[in-house]
Amino acid sequence: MASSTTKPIFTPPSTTTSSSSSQPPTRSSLLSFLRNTASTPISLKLSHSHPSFRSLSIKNATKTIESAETSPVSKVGGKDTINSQETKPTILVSEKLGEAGLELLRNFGDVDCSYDLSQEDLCKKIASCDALIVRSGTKVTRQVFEAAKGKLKVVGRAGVGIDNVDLQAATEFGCLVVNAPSANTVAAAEHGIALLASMARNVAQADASMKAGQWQRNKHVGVSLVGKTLAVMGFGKVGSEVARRAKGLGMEVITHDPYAPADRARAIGVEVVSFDQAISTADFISLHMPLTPATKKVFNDDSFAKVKKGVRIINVARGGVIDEDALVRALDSGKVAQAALDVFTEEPPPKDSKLVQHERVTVTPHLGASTKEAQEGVAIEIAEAVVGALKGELAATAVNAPMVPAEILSELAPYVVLAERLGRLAVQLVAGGSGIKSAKVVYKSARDPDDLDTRLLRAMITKGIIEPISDSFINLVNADFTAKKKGLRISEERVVVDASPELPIFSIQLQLSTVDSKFGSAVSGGGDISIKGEVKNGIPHLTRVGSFSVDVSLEGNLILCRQVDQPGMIGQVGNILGEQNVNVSFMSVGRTVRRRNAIMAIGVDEEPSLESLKKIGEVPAIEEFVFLKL
Ligand SMILES: NC(=O)c1ccc[n+]([C@@H]2O[C@H](COP(=O)([O-])OP(=O)(O)OC[C@H]3O[C@@H](n4cnc5c(N)ncnc54)[C@H](O)[C@@H]3O)[C@@H](O)[C@H]2O)c1
Ligand SMILES: O=C(O)[C@H](O)COP(=O)(O)O
Repeated sequence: MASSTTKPIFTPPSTTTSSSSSQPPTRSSLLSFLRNTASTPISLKLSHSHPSFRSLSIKNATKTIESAETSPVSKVGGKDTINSQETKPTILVSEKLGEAGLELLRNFGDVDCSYDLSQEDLCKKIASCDALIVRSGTKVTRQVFEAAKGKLKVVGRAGVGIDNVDLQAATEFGCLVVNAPSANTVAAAEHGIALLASMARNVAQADASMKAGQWQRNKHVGVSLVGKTLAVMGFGKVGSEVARRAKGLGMEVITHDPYAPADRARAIGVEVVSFDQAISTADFISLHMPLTPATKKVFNDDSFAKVKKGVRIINVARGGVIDEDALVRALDSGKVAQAALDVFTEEPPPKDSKLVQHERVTVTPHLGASTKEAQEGVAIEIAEAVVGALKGELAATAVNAPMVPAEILSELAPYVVLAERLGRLAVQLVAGGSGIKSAKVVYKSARDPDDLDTRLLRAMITKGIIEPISDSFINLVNADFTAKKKGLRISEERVVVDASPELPIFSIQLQLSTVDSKFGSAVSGGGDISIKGEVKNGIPHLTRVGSFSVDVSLEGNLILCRQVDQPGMIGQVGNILGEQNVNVSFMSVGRTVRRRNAIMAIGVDEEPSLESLKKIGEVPAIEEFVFLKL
């Protein structure tokens, strides 16, 4: 492949003055990323006539000019922006939330506490809401996301379990889901222990019989806990706290959790065993796994057949992990001696539920998280997460988006901008009618590839490629989903280079394969449209177009020209633009061979008129050019 040289030629004073666009991208420039929401999917096929696809090109002898339309390419910071100085976001709270959390929310937005809404009323209200906060009682279904019509940006689950939120639909609609995963852990664990002990000693049954005027000391003889084996099913936050407390009560504790590290369990004297081993050796089984397709009805006739006769079961996880009819059968047969249940498949369960009415079953109405302390904690945790998300920050408790720690985020900030701009540029270089099927991103970095989290960058490249040519809004939540849906395959390669390890990334190269380009010089030796960028002093720069090295900061708009390398070119083009009062912000020329082909990259603050672009195209030495909007 021919090598090229770079000669930065003209840097007008405007680049050195501190206009907002020439500042290094900051964390705030990333904030809008999560604000955008998805909309109608359209094909990725490029069309000359798409209104968002603004570019002009003159190619070789034909020098046809495609008309520039007026709609803005970038949707970031558009009408969906939430800025407390403009409009306050509306936050719907559909279930009771602790006062401290409500206070935090009220300081940020308009809070509508409407409890016990029917699904229909929720769907009506949601269209005007930016955020929705729920507990386990509200079903956030696909219809809710559809009814939101793209307005809903975040769903906050004030608690752990997100089985009442349709995550797939949330992701498709670009709606972030956050939860409050830790504030109610102890409350749930304490409730599990309360149920374990009260079940073993028939506290609820004895209480009910005394209130009915009876004194039945022989009927309510219980069983002891000390020395008994407790199987903790799911060794996560709640499960491990239950295990700790049960050890304190003198119980032998075993656990089954396919994903929990065994050394964490071993550290507190808990053995990790298989599912069958756990349920067949335990005297008590306490459930602490999430409800997922894999755990749904995992306690069924088959598993009850394997349990030790007389086992006692506690469930403060989710009702759906037990086949409730099978549990009734196991209780009736005596295989299961007792059950203590805080959660049910249907909540509230039907009044005539055999399970609830069973005399050897102790029930509570989903009270696991219901302590004053936990509710205040959860309310604050979710309010902070929702406000953060509405401000556009990446949430630490995001359920359907990658969590990017704040320090990584601020380090990646300028690269995030570079990634999106490369995407935007590359797609504008594609000839109308071509369909983009695959993009390859090559990150060069001095760091170990494992230390480079590129999810955010990939999402921004996707955003840059898709948004200019479709009506889709892309954010971190739906970027991968949208790319897949549009048939765009994005592959990534990390190349270790000898550069400063201080910088997370040395360069980002974007290649679009199997497409024609309206600017032939952007096609590399390998036949792909290929552009490359670097961050210099915090500013994203375009450093390569096809086989040509250039160096132009990626701000404002860009004109790329291929011309015969000869004196006077810069002056000619500069004059044409100057006559139209178009300010040139940066210029760079790259060439492969002296006095042959050269590429001129010209950054312009204003959008040149069609007339001036036409004049540029008429300069005899210019063989092709393209006007690109960032
Ligand atoms: N009753 C309540 O009010 C209440 C309160 C808090 C939490 N919960 C429920 O308790 C459960 C646990 O909450 P958490 O905060 O500990 O969650 P967590 O995510 O910290 O822990 C869940 C654990 O379950 C494990 N797991 C997943 N699939 C499993 C399987 N097939 N078998 C065994 N283990 C499996 C996971 O690896 C994880 O370690 C959730 O269902 C949550 O909704 C209920
Ligand atoms: O998953 C949870 O956090 C608990 O089930 C608590 O649910 P709740 O907020 O409806 O009490």
